[in-house]
Amino acid sequence: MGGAPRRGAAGMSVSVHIQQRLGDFALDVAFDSEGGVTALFGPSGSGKTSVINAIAGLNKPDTGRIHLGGRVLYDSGDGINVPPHKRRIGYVFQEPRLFPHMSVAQNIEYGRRNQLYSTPNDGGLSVLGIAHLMERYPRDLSGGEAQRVAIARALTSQPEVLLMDEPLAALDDTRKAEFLPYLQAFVAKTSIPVFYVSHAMSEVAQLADHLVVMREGRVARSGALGQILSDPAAISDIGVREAGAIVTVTVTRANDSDGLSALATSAGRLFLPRVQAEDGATLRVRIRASDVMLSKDKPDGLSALNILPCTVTQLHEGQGPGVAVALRSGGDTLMARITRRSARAMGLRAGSSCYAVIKSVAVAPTDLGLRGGLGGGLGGTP
Ligand SMILES: Nc1ncnc2c1ncn2[C@@H]1O[C@H](COP(=O)(O)OP(=O)(O)OP(=O)(O)O)[C@@H](O)[C@H]1O
Repeated sequence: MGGAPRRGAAGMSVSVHIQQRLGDFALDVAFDSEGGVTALFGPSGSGKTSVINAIAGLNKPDTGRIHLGGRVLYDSGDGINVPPHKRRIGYVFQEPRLFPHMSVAQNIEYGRRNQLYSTPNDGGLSVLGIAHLMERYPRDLSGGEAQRVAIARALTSQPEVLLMDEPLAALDDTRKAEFLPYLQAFVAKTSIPVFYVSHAMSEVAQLADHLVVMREGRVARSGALGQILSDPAAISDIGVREAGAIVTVTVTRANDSDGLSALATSAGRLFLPRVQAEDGATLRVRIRASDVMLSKDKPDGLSALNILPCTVTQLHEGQGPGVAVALRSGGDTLMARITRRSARAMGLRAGSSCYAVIKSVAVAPTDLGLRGGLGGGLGGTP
């Protein structure tokens, strides 16, 4: 995915190849990831939690292996099954699960008490913004604050991998919006590989480096997030409404006039509803395929502000009347979903030149992800 900075965790490879029967459900999963944030994405019941429970050692697969960096956590062939407390894993659940009778400081201290190891790295703790919450009790925390404390507590055991199972699922939209910038800053900073379970593509697109798409206990797709999201053939696994590429942008003027921000892409300028980021910050922007129109000629007199020159790389026809058009735009990839009829009328084929037209207000704050640097985040009103 374009120029997104690599983090320290990249290179801590993770390999999960497991089979397990759970009642009527058959889990048969194989994927490898280079570390960073690996998202497990899929509908309810597709097996995401079962996979991270196997990594945590809470589920014992029937067969297979789980490797984390150079460590073998489980290998049925060699009879290796490291017990959960020796796996050095931090787990953040949907609910913060803090002890109600302990202050924030005591909750965190509880995590630290079991600490067997020490590393000089704070693991990303400093960006969680919890210093002023230490004396409070869980009942006096918002849902988002409690989740920030839950992450801090998971970090104090110096985990080698952090498992997050839908940490936003129990938050309402306001709390989600409040918590997400912290989560983004955390994953941008931490050097610990993170497994992030979610059925919400907007979260995954903001946070993940590697995407594992789960379906009915199996891996439908696994690969770099940007590559999968911009692959028209992946639409059937991602969902038509969610499909769309991620573009890496640099903020040129965060506070441009009339509530917009000016952003530079490799192919030209984008204007989006104001982003809460510094000038010069690097962000990732998800542009849904259904929000991109195509024109053979450069449009003139159009209300849309964002017009990027593109070359068609691939057309992918689905079952219905739509066609997904993969586009190269400078160094970035875009995707447009238009009707077959339009594609035919425009004579589009691989190699065709055209213009992508993106409506500014179509890109919501939840389509923006923080990349590199701290102190930025989401914002703006669509
Ligand atoms: N111990 C078990 N015994 C029987 N069935 C199980 C067991 N654990 C999980 N399952 C079944 O395995 C399937 C996958 O569950 P899992 O929780 O891994 O899915 P998920 O993708 O995380 O879903 P959700 O988002 O709803 O949590 C479900 O049908 C579930 O009922």
